[in-house]
Amino acid sequence: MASAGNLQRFWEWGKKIICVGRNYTAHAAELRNAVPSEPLLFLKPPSAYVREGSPIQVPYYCHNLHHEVELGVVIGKRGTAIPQEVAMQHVAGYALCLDMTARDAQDECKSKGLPWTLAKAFDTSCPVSDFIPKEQLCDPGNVRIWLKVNDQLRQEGSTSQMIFSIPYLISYISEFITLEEGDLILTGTPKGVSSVQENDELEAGIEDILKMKFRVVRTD
Ligand SMILES: CC(=O)CC(=O)C(=O)O
Ligand SMILES: [Mg+2]
Repeated sequence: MASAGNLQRFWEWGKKIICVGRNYTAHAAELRNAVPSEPLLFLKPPSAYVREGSPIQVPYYCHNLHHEVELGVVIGKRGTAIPQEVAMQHVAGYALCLDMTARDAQDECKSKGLPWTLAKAFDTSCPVSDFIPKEQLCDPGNVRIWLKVNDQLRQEGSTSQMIFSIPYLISYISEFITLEEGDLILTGTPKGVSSVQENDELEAGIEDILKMKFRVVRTD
């Protein structure tokens, strides 16, 4: 049961998943996207969560599913228009997350000027690790995150490469969307995104603090 102060299983709280796009210059460049002058935001529903032991499902309309490894920030205290100076007081902890993206659907939405919902918010589009209490990640602004597909390293980057820092993101987002206990912010992906196929095994980690594994399945 979700209860205040116990965010160990934050994914069961049914709260918002707020994602930041193009927050690493090298990733914006690899997809030939402009570097944003302010954070680019989109949402996933809580039904996007999937935990280790269950697979990532490729949506039937997708033929180019990409992995994006990201540091997730778990909110522990409600706030609106949070000043940057106190933003970290609203953080309960962290999680390693994948922002699974139907890149073909996203390209089509982009070309038609449509929202990215079907590209980003489908069931199992947010694989998530165990909760990492704040005290275990001393410097979230400088940790190495990585992802392997079938044991081959595809993504590796440091959160120090983010364009917009975690305090800036919390402050910026909370100007428009009240942040609540159990909300999760996905802070963007470093370079190296690539396609995954049915039966691939994805392994991702934060330094040697935590690792998680997921298998990809097609259901159509
Ligand atoms: C181009 C994207 O899909 C943006 C995104 O999600 C990111 O992490 O960057
Ligand atoms: Mg992303």
